Amino acid sequence: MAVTLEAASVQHGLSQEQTAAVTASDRLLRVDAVPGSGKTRVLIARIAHLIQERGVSPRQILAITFTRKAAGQLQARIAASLGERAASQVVSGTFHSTAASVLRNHISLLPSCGRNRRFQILDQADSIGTMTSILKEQGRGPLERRLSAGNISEATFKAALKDSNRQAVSNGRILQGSISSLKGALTSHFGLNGHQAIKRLRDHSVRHDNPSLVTSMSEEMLRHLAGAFDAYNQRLQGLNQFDYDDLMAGIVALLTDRPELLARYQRAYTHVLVDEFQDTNAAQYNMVHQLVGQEGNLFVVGDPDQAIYGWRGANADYMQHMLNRDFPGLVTIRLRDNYRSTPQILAAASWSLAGQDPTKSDLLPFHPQSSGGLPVEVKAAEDGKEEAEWVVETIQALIKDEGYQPRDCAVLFRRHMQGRLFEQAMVLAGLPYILLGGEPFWGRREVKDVMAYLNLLANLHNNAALVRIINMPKRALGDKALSGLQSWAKLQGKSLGACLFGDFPSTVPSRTLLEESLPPVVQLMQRRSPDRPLQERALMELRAIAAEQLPALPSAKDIGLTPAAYKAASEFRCQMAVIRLQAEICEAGELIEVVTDVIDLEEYIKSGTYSKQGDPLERWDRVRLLKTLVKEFQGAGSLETWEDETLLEYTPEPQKRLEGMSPLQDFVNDAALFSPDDMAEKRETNAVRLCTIHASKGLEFPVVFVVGCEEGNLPLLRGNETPNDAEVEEEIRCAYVALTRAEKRLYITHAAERYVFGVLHGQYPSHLVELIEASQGLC
Ligand SMILES: Nc1ncnc2c1ncn2[C@@H]1O[C@H](COP(=O)(O)OP(=O)(O)OP(=O)(O)O)[C@@H](O)[C@H]1O
Repeated sequence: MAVTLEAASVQHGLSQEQTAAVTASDRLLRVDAVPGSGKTRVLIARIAHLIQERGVSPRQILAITFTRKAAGQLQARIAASLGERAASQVVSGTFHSTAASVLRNHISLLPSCGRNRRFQILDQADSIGTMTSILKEQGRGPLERRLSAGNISEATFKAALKDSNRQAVSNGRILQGSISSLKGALTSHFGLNGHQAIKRLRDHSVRHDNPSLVTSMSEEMLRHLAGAFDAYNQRLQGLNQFDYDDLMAGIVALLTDRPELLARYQRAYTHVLVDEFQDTNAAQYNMVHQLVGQEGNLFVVGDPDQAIYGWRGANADYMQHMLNRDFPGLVTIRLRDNYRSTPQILAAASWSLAGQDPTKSDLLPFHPQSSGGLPVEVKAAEDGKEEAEWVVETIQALIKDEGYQPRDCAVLFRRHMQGRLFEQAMVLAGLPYILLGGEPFWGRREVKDVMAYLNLLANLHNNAALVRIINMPKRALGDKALSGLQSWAKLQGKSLGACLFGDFPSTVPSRTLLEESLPPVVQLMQRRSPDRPLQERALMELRAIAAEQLPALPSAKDIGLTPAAYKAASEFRCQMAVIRLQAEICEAGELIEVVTDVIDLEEYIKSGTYSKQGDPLERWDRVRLLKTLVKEFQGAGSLETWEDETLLEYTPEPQKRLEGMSPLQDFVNDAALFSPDDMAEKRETNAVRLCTIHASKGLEFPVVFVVGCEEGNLPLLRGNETPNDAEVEEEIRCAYVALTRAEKRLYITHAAERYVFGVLHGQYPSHLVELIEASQGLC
């Protein structure tokens, strides 16, 4: 088929070098591109080109992006250029969402993972939470035994328990991180216990002379890790849950163990395109390698100089070297034109990356596409406070004198905690701002709490969700009551959810019966009547039905509760039962309203009882935004694209929605796949962006302040450890990412002293400052 270069470049506004990448006829292509060279534009134009010029069916295209947000943008831009129909047929998603879809369809072919197709997905915070609660339980058991044997007093027990819980919180994060690294380093960990997993990795490290996590640990630490690995995996398996590492290991194992399935996927998705390829880890690379196979088409885009996720297992080596090894004939196209920044900004960025005059290094040069521009400005401040004030004053001057808007400006810092001083300065100056990337929408406490209710409704055995909300809002079910309840559940050999709620609501009337028997109440609840007294009456009536249907609770003494806690537990059961009755009859979006109504969350948040920190109105706004997201999700539907006809023989019941999966379960699973980099904040707000460098990746701003450019801070030195070369290089790349976000104006600031964890430290300018000044001809 004739390839119309001009048509492609005109339609997508492509340059000559971009057009060459978009229209290249090679089967295996790697686009190695500098920042601001239009990688996203090229990827989208390539998809359009494949469909329009090469006659590839949109259904044969699998596009993998780094975040859900990027996948959404990709869909929107394909829709704009090729129409909604084509856009909806192209399969796009992140590595995790793609893996989850494949696993859900074919999980029965991977019995070693011990899950069924209704598995739930734990996001990173919940994975850490699970590890922490295991450690808390492990710490509590021996203490309880000593207390009941009369070896320690109640007061000693309480103090020791507090201590043990505190340790569990810090160790939970560390251990989950180690388990994640261990899983990430193995091709598949399913069917292995902790000792076997460690041994396998150790043998591999020795054989390949490649130091890894396990080679640097003492025997005692390894024993500890092996035990935690087993307890954590057993817990997840028992609850039919996967963490992110399991998803990737699962798909790799599935495609490896089932060549016939792999062959079908290879035939179904003949064109695989991957964005931000420099950030892939072992399992992700493996997945791409398998899917493309010997005959598939591969198009990867990335920039090894922007690889900043080594700390979570990513390795630019896959892009730079492994592709050559595994895909003979791979063709590399380089994009060097930068459309974003002034020549001065690009000079600053390339000097800091090269560590010297870049013309004397082997760094590939930028080709700036703009001319003019002002030199990069460096500000030396006395301390952190003065630095923040100077940034705010400069932004105010840029707005007043040069017509910039607050939204044009971004303040980028290496560490999240640096944002606080800037927030304060912005508040004092009355300058609107939003904090990006610090605490992502999905990590917000109120969002997590409401999601925990939904998670529990989707799976009443989900202990992490139950523990999270049993005392939210406060209902006299604190730590002590919870531990009493958990001991009771343990004695029963069931999950706490099963003990509290029994089989409810399978024992209650079906939806139809409910609607028939209680039409006024149900209709009222469904319409979400604004009439408060009427709603309260409806709730009371539902409560009465729920109370009737719930299995009886043993006496307070039998379940280890005080009378007050027993009353609270009974009330909690009733509230959950009311919500679960409603879950039978309303959409997932409405269910959030039911949850918030039944627990009266609006009042709880707005009264300030929920939290003394943060703005209660903003918290409530986020809960409302969550409702919108659920409603949007209901309109979307993401799994069916994978249920391609050629694959149906592997799905016993080819339905739009998988058997047994309610819309609610679909939603809670999908929500777990949002990465911390996916921000649901309103992007159009006219406010200054305060942002960690990691969260700024892929973004661009007319005016950028890169702050805190001091030795040990940017590049960052963690603790007192001596960093290895790879860590130092990654930190330099981090600074490079920050500098290359700027379009027109770039400011670098550093302070002579600043508080770090409450202690005032003298600071030295980062060596990058000198390089940046040299790049501007100032030295
Ligand atoms: N051919 C072009 N002509 C004019 N502007 C372009 C062209 N290609 C890209 N741009 C613009 O250049 C800017 C950078 O593009 P984009 O954000 O896609 O770059 P990128 O390669 O993904 O950058 P980074 O890796 O730094 O995130 C955008 O504002 C984009 O609209």
